[in-house]
Amino acid sequence: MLTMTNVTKAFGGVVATNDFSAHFTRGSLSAIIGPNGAGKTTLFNLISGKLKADAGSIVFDGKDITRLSPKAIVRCGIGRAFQVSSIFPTLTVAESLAAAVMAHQGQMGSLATSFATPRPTSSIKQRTAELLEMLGMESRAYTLARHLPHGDQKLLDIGLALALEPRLLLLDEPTAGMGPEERLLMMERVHHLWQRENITIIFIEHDMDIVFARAQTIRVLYYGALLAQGTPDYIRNHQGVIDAYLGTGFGEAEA
Ligand SMILES: Nc1ncnc2c1ncn2[C@@H]1O[C@H](COP(=O)(O)OP(=O)(O)OP(=O)(O)O)[C@@H](O)[C@H]1O
Repeated sequence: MLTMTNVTKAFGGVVATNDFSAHFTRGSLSAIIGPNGAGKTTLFNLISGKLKADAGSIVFDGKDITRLSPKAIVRCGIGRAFQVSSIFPTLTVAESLAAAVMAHQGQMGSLATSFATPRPTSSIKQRTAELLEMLGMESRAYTLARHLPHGDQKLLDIGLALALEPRLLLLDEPTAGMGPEERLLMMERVHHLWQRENITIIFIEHDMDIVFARAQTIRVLYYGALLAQGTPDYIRNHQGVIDAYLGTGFGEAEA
């Protein structure tokens, strides 16, 4: 599905992505972890086209997307929900989703321009209803996005990404800013979406309980390089990962 080969990106003297290679298989749910500044967000910026790699290649479903624009990459089927919510505060949940669906169906690539469309067609209404159901947000349909609790704002943000019908969804810290219970609930929803929609998800997460409970594969970044990749059990017991990131006692606490 997504193959990154020897991808490197530097900012001045800082090598944020260092000769990174990985293959993300179709239908997988995998996590990217690592200390602050390890290059996790940079990796997402490279995949989504916000940043261009200095070297290496990124191939998605057989197509080289290394040099494509963010809009072209969305059209290829890669969606992204952000660490900081990008919702429209003055729109309701249903209006926000409808705007995203309109942008997608019109292939305009920009949510802002979709407001020029006066009335949603029945296919847009139907897709909006599907998304509301998918997110479990039917009861929030007429709530202004700015009045949503933080967790639901993050969920709506994921909904906006899903409106673009991605085959690969990138989630940058889906549980950021949430309390422990809300985090678990959020990841349950993400897990449910993943199972139900049969999409491929890569998520960045700092909460190790969530990562080890939900990810099938974990990739550990350290100073921009891939330190280790494998199943939760493999990563939990990887001495290099314990030394660099997890710390001693993590495995015992989890066991
Ligand atoms: N646009 C930029 N200009 C200059 N340096 C940058 C830029 N973006 C990232 N960096 C640097 O690249 C390195 C990796 O940053 P990145 O944000 O990818 O790390 P991260 O693992 O996502 O961190 P965090 O966990 O804190 O979100 C850091 O040293 C950061 O300061």
